[in-house]
Amino acid sequence: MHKLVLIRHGESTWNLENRFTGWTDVDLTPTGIAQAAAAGRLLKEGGYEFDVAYTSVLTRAIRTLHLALDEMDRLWLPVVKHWRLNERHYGALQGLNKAETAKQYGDEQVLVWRRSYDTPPPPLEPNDPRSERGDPRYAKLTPSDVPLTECLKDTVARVMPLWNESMAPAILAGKRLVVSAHGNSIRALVKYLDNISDDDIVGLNIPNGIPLVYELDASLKPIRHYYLGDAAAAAAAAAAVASQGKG
Ligand SMILES: O=C(O)[C@@H](CO)OP(=O)(O)O
Repeated sequence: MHKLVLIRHGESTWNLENRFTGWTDVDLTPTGIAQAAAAGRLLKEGGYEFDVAYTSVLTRAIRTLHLALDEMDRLWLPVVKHWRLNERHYGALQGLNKAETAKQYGDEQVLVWRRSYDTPPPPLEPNDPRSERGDPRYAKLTPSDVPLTECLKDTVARVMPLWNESMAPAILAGKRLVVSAHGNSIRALVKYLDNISDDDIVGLNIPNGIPLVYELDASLKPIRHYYLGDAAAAAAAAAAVASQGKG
């Protein structure tokens, strides 16, 4: 049996301000820092050991990983940082307040933009100052790999090559992985692992900073999954994420 641990980053400044974030590179709040350290403590108390860590190229996920590994005295672990684990790109919504957007366009429309499988938010213009196409961390990508918007289906499509070519082979080779990523890149992985339907994925929300453990069989099919720590608190935190898009 293999164990895979997924952690959504701790609360970010734009989570606190309830803004659509996507590929915008915001940092953790003091609460987010505490959540990340608490995640590390839960993993340490649970006796979890890892051989390699994966994260995105966004500061909030990288810092969450470092804070958690620091609690575990495992800052020395090898880390793979990859853009394919970045948050889903939120297009022209990046920077807007979620509740204000829901007041303007309606809760239903915002739910579609936030959670539908295949309807992307309106795209950024390529020359929009918010576009990440000029960001040096993406300089080696072809410009079309730097999205102007994404639906979850697009995020699944860009996460899966990393899973298939790097993460899954590492797990099959016996490596224990911890992944520090984002609400929607984790939803993409979970959708694939649990084979969740396009309709049911709308209801899945990932709380900040709580380790989500997947037990996988020899062919990487999930046996079961659970949040570490207080299950009721994890469920309440996921429900709070769901209601962030209400006007
Ligand atoms: O803004 C975002 O990028 C994500 C994660 O914070 O939000 P949502 O839960 O609305 O997909």
